Amino acid sequence: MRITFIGGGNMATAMIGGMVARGFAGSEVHVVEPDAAKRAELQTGFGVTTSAPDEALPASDAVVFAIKPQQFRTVAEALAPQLGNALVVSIAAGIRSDAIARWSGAERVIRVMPNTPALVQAGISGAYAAPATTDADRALATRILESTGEIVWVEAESDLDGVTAISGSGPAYVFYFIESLQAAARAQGFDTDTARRLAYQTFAGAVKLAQQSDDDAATLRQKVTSKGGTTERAINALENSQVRSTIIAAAAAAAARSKELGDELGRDAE
Ligand SMILES: NC(=O)C1=CN([C@@H]2O[C@H](COP(=O)(O)OP(=O)(O)OC[C@H]3O[C@@H](n4cnc5c(N)ncnc54)[C@H](O)[C@@H]3O)[C@@H](O)[C@H]2O)C=CC1
Ligand SMILES: O=C(O)[C@@H]1CCC=N1
Repeated sequence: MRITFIGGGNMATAMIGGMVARGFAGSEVHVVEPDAAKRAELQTGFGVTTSAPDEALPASDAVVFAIKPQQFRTVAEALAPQLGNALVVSIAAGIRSDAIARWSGAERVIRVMPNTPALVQAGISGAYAAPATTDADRALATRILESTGEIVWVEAESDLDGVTAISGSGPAYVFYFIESLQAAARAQGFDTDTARRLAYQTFAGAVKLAQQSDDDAATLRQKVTSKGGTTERAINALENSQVRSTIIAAAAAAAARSKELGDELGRDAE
């Protein structure tokens, strides 16, 4: 088995970390990456093999494109003659399977939207399999993605825009909330370390409780909120500032950007 990543940046590193922790041998994973320092880190960190983009691609069962959407076409067209019969997997935001097939010359394409908690096997990926893929292709993609966390298969490719907006970009929203809670703790006079502990454990504890509880998030929130108490004041401040509708609008903006990337970058240049 060989899985070759094209691009060894943030998201590829997170996926490779999950894969190697969950049963892929380092020798089964190859990474093509122009940055020598990143290649060295991937080799020592995960025991994978690496090469620079101007070297020949090793024969691979699957080739995972983990480069920026803006680079996709140039890199895919350059690699097309070397892809052989490999399944092509893309994690690039927005770039649609028909464009991927056209540029890479591969018909069997699976598009995936992972997220960075993959590094600690706590990711969730949305995946779409183009019609030409086989059961074996989907099984291989499932094996890769299951080693990084959960998978949601979507029937309509356009649903990946929504997945991107919620779970692809979502860790950044969560980190933004944690940053804000830490800043609030600092504003209450706590030192950096205490502020961090208060914010992180509150977040971790609340998520664990929500995952293990039969109550939904709204009920759990109500259980914290005593009538006339402190939480009520805070939640009122959030509602008055329309934080809920802002979060919904933020995710809609991300989904629109995902669609726009596909529209902008998916066309073949004249
Ligand atoms: N970072 C994230 O949370 C997520 C990112 N993605 C998608 O993953 C893709 C990569 O994003 P990141 O890892 O965040 O970006 P990144 O910038 O960290 O990684 C891209 C890597 O590609 C390398 N590269 C540049 N030219 C290359 C070439 N010709 N051949 C091989 N590698 C080349 C760069 O040196 C860099 O290490 C994007 O398309 C993004 O939409 C998808 C889900 C989540
Ligand atoms: O921000 C981005 O475009 C990528 C896709 C999802 C997360 N990061």
